[in-house]
Amino acid sequence: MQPLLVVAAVLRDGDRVLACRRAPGKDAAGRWEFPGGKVEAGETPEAALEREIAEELGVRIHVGALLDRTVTTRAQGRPIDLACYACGLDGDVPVASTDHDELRWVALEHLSTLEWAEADLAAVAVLTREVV
Ligand SMILES: Nc1nc2c([nH]c(=O)n2[C@H]2C[C@H](O)[C@@H](COP(=O)(O)OP(=O)(O)OP(=O)(O)O)O2)c(=O)[nH]1
Repeated sequence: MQPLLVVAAVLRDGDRVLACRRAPGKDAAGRWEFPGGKVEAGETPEAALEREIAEELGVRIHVGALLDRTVTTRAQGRPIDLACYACGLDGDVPVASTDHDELRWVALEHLSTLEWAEADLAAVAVLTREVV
């Protein structure tokens, strides 16, 4: 099965990163993830990520380096090809999301205590490695 192409933003504030909890009713509700979404046909990953963050969090970002890209197979549904990018805020700090019921700035050393969506675990491991 062709993987679902998903891009996500790792937004940093010093040693903290923005984690978002998927809202009730969503796929993987209650799990934490980096904000983002599916890449549409004809879009670059960077353009998709800027668009998703504007739609979801209502803020503008710039997309930097690719931190991790991992394909995760799931018991149900298509595998997820998740690419996580280091991103910077271009203005306002996000305070609410259309897809999440909580936004939390989490210190790198505490990242692994959250219940992450399975596809995000590889990126979390990359980030956590910075502090061990
Ligand atoms: N955005 C995002 N989605 C993730 C992550 N990890 C992960 O497994 N996913 C899954 C959840 C969804 O099945 C899929 C992305 O869907 P989405 O709901 O965020 O994307 P979207 O806004 O384009 O889609 P939609 O709600 O309009 O259907 O990838 C992650 O870190 N960020």
